Amino acid sequence: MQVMFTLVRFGVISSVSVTTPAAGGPAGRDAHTPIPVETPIRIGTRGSQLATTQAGTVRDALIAAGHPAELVIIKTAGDKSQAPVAEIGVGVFTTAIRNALHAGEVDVAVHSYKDLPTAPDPGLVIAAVPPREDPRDALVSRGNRVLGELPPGSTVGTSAPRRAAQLRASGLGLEIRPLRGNLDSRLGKVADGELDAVVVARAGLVRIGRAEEVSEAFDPVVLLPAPAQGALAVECRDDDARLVSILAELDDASTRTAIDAERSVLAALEAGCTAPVGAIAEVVESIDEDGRIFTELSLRACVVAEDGSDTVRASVVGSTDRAVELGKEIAAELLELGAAELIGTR
Ligand SMILES: NCc1[nH]cc(CCC(=O)O)c1CC(=O)O
Repeated sequence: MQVMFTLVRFGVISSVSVTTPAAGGPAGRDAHTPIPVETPIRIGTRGSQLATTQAGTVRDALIAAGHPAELVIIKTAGDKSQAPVAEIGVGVFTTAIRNALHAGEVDVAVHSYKDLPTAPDPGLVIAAVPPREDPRDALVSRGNRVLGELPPGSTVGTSAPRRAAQLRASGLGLEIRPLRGNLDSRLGKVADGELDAVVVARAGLVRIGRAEEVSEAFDPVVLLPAPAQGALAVECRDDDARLVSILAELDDASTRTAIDAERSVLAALEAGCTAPVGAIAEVVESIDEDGRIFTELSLRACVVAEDGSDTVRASVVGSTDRAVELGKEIAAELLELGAAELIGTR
């Protein structure tokens, strides 16, 4: 028997068809067999407000699709230490959650995609990349000033070498200060006067409901975001076929294509999430000679010397099914322009 119903997810209405076994068939139940209560899908997440909000959107989407789900909070190395991420190492926010997934302590992991190392984790699969939030970096400043209004010597907090390098390259004479901790404590440093401004991912502020505190959202020409910024990776064990197909419902093809291209740049440069590498890809509409509209992938990337003294940039537009290849092409172009030397610059 075919049953059609409609499910609302992330504002998109999609039809799903479910085949139920015919009554009395092999999987049929008589009146005495209790209907089994589905055990909740356990979603592993960090405990920060941002992380639980992000994982909460996945939990809510699963529940809306008829699958009970709950959050399981996991402490990561990144939560236990306030040291710069560049010192604690790659995967500080994700390794403990992935280990819980491998160990069967949780069924799903939700990560900020940009925190994931580029190397795949054997046995795990990114089963869904939900629609991306705003990928841009944002300035939150005292007095609600935009970057160009900050006088030379203004203190700007960020510990991402990519942001620090691009801010130094702006030539505004800003004092870049290290910044770690959760979003709330970062914003608190502006409110209490310790810093004149901070730069954070706008996506994080949107997700925790504080987008109105943004003084300026940077055009990627000014500040190119981190590869995969604003996107989530929803991961499960690759042998869990049932979950792989349930989670696939949450996948957004355009976001996945863009992230594949951006992370391919990072992988080909053999750089990690703390490298001064920016990349942004967008699925854009183009028109062919016959006036037909088709979609293409636009990709821009840069590598900046940490002291801001030099920047190399490259961009390309190509077929959406060549996302990974386009990323490799851009990386090769950046390397030709001297990217390896800039990544090595300290
Ligand atoms: N490295 C920490 C981190 N990982 C993901 C986000 C924000 C959300 C996102 O980029 O998707 C942040 C904070 C920040 O960069 O300001």
